[in-house]
Amino acid sequence: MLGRLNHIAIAVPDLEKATAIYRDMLGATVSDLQPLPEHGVTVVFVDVGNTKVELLEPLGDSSPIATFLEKNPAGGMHHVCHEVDDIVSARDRLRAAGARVLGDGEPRIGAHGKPVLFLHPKDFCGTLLELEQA
Ligand SMILES: CC[C@@H](C(=O)O)C(=O)SCCNC(=O)CCNC(=O)[C@H](O)C(C)(C)COP(=O)(O)OP(=O)(O)OC[C@H]1O[C@@H](n2cnc3c(N)ncnc32)[C@H](O)[C@@H]1OP(=O)(O)O
Ligand SMILES: [Co+2]
Repeated sequence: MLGRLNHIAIAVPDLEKATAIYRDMLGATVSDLQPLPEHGVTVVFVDVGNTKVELLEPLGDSSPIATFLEKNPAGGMHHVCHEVDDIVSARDRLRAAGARVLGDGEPRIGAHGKPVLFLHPKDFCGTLLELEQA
């Protein structure tokens, strides 16, 4: 089921500062800011060749990462995104195995214009998993 690692996401309190760290201190190429109000975040992507780092900050007053940042005010690892060949069949298989799919369970278009889903961290070794249609 699991394909390549599409991105590792780091939630940050200040996306401009985090972008400067990756661009200026680490010498990485960082994309432009991408506001995604439907996801309640603004993101940038750091392309490191074999995968990406997604830096995300809250957008709006009901961001799903707000509580995470209250608990981790300096920021921290937020989720891991794997690609899957068929996100709907992957969802159905995981549900049948007892995993919790977050939200209404329907794939939504993510930052790469592909359908994404999230799986509850308590079902996956304390790690929030995102699936993205390859
Ligand atoms: C940019 C678009 C897209 C992409 O294309 O890449 C994105 O990545 S959007 C990213 C932002 N969107 C999401 O994260 C959506 C899915 N997330 C959620 O629905 C919620 O964040 C959550 C996972 C349900 C948690 O919500 P929260 O308000 O924090 O609820 P709780 O505080 O009750 O948390 C429950 C439980 O889970 C632990 N938790 C929370 N977040 C994480 C995390 N990122 N990793 C690991 N564990 C997490 C939290 O600590 C609670 O545990 P206990 O305290 O032990 O109960
Ligand atoms: Co993501």
